[in-house]
Amino acid sequence: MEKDADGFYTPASATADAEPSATPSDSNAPQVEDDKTDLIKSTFEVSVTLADQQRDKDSPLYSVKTFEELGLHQDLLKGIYDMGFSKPSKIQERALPLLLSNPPQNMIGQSQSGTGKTAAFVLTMLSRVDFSKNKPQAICLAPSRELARQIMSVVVAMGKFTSVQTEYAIKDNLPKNATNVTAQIVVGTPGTMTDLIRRKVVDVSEVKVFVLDEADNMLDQDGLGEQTLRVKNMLPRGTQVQIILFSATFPDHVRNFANKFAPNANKIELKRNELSVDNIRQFYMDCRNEEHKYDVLVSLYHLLTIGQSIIFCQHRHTADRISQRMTAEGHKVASLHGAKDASERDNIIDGFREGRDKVLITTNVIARGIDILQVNMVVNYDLPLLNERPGSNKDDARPDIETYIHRIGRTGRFGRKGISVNFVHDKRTWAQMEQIEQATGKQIVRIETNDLDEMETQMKKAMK
Ligand SMILES: Nc1ncnc2c1ncn2[C@@H]1O[C@H](COP(=O)(O)OP(=O)(O)OP(=O)(O)O)[C@@H](O)[C@H]1O
Repeated sequence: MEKDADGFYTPASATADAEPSATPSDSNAPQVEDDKTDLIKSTFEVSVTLADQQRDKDSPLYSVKTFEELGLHQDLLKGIYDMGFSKPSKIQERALPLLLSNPPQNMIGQSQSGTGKTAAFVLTMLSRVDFSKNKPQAICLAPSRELARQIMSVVVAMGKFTSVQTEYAIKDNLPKNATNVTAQIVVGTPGTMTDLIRRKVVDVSEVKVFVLDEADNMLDQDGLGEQTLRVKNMLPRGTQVQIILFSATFPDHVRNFANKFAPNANKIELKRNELSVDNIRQFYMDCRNEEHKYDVLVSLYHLLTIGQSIIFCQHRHTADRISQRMTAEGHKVASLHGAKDASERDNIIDGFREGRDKVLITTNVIARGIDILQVNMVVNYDLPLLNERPGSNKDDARPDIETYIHRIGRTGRFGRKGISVNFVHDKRTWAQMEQIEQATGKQIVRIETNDLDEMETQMKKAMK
């Protein structure tokens, strides 16, 4: 395996091995002019620039190749073009030949947030399953029901011209007495998936593809690692299951486990200073204390609603408290966290996705993967912190760099502009923000809290 000029690892033989499954054709290609910078005039005050996402050679979205060259099945090509994709992004261009080659090989793939990882693994699942067999053949796990539902929407959209059948493995979705899932692709969260496999509702004997989205989170022993391993241990042994791990981040402590979990995998890796995209401008605001954070947030309300925005808090009770207070003061905001019940969570995220709500106050539950193109602002009301160990000194709390990268990645999707704003209010949060700045290698610029006009000007400039 060799590292190429860009620092990516690619086995020399892998691309050559790719076996086309359909005759290439361009008859379905959409009438999109790729070379033009595409300015989508938004109905909001600020226009969202769709800088031709794939033009800049250094951009993670750049690609010279076409989907045809990947030798995908006609029905899948149709699905891709129907979604408005004209060319593969860089991660898709690099990962797809490896993912689709035969015999199937494992993959550990890393690429910045919003660069199209989902399409890469969804296409792999769709091209490997046999639609004439009514049994699960590909399973995909994600850390939240919101993300599982979003992945499923991509499976359904991309598989629109196939006869694929799908099923969820998320809480409260299947009736208690459900038996025997016949869908070929099952997407869910690890707890429910384990339960359904154990109860033989999901028969995994024919599974050939196992995908972990947000894989570093799914494998982290402090998080979902144990449950994810349980699912893997129930998959058929002896036969080859292709294991696919994708994330924007793979911290060192998870990388070793990932290598064991997906042995002999092809790897696409990012360098430390490439972890986040440059189209997200990062700011911070000096607040005097906790109460002042609330006042500053309220003063930002107008800006928050120019497009859509997500406010991240460390705890559920903070999300509840500030959303109740803002609502009582006449502002329209929604709040979402893991303590709400399943149907309420679905309604809230759907309302936000459809633009009925413009401001979503939440916790880390949707820090990862959620793809809502209109989100042009993320506020870290509380900076993300690593889990505090019992008895540890609060002042020593370290920032959670990975969660930070994922949180700000909810904006700036696929080359769009976005801004993130961190609230700092004391020495400790200051120090934490400095650590984030150092770790990501990206500048975080100060914005005045007491000069609203200047603040608005700066922010609008960043969004243009
Ligand atoms: N080839 C393509 N052409 C145009 N748009 C694309 C293409 N591939 C993906 N997209 C769009 O880019 C957006 C981001 O893709 P996706 O959600 O897969 O990102 P991601 O890399 O999984 O991000 P995250 O790390 O945050 O999970 C989506 O809206 C998707 O529809």
